[in-house]
Amino acid sequence: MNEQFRQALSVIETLKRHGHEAYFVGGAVRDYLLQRPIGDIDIATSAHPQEVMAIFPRTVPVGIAHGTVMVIERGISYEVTTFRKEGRYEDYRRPKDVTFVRSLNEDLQRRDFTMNAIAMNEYGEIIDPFGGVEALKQRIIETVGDAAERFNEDALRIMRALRFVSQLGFSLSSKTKQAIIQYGHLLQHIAVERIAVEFEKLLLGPFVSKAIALLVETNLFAYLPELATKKQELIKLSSYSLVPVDRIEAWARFAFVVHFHREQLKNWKLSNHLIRDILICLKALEHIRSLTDWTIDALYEYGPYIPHIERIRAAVYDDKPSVHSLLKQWEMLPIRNRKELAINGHDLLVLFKKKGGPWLSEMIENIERAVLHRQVENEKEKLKEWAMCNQKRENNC
Ligand SMILES: Nc1ccn([C@@H]2O[C@H](COP(=O)(O)OP(=O)(O)OP(=O)(O)O)[C@@H](O)[C@H]2O)c(=O)n1
Ligand SMILES: [Mg+2]
Repeated sequence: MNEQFRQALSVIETLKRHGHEAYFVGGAVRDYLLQRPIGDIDIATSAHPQEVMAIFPRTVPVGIAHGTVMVIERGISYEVTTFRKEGRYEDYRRPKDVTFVRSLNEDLQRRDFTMNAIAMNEYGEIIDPFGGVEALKQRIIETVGDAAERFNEDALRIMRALRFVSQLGFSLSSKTKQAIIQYGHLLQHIAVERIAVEFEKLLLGPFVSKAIALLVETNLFAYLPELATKKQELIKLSSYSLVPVDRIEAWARFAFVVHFHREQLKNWKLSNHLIRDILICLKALEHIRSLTDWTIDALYEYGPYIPHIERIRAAVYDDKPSVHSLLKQWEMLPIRNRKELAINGHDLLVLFKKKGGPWLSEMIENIERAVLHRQVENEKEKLKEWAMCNQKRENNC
């Protein structure tokens, strides 16, 4: 057992002391067995939510209806979920109500994939009734029991299967793949926001090319927002080998290859902030195709985005990225942004004894360009002099 689990042991031990069963479950156990870094630790217990809340001093009822209580111990939060089987499913989304059960087995049985249906007790012993460990060994993603049932319970699991392909490089079992082909259309009932969360993880996985190829092979793309007509573009995307380093790069590369603009990104319900970042990269990629297109103006305009843009450019045009040298060139520019100008709007208002207006922003822009292209030094007195000359439109000053 590793340190993270050891820290979480007190939660399990406390539950047991109160006469309940409790186990580590879900992604943390899977990733631990794969020797990957583990994320949040989930705990499954026979205790009902009210009982969990009565036992621990610090809890947050994050999803009582689904049996989930967050327990905070020594500053770390754990999701503690009561053993349950899912209740009635409506519209292929997660159930509105759940039935609590008292056995671990029944709880594991309602989970999506065998590799996610493994439990671990406080001694580090593995409870694996559905062959999850073997699936991990074989690197296979396989639903627990009937695939059709699992996907009808929550169609988001279809997207989860593909994001696990991207994160782990595993293959789909043929049974699971067939069910994905057959039930892919159920994705239409799932909230775009939930799909986007999984899709982003897919875009960021080391095996993203494999996952995108599967998205095409299983025809799933046809049920994703704005992608129904983008088969060829997705095939192209699956041919690039580069793995994006962050979400901006992941989405920007995707958007560039499938020709998404603001409207399509909005329909994926991405945050305005993320959309802004993506659009900056897309704007740059429209005209920066080779290394020589990185002019001084381009370096200045896109500065903080240089790594994203350059890596995408290199991937798309089959070139070597020059991130390091471009960043160096950017750092060597006389200024990196307008705030670094040695003169500001107020200085100019005083200098020209005029009221503000369009002339002012035009003047600042001219000064900015002149400094950037080293026509004048970024020094207050010199800039004042230059501004006076510029205003008189004398070319020889
Ligand atoms: N639609 C879903 C979502 C989750 N689960 C179950 O709930 C666990 C925890 O879910 P979640 O944290 O969303 O996914 P993880 O598998 O833990 O993946 P990650 O490491 O990315 O959190 C999963 O392992 C799986 O057993 C499920 O059966 N069906
Ligand atoms: Mg998890």
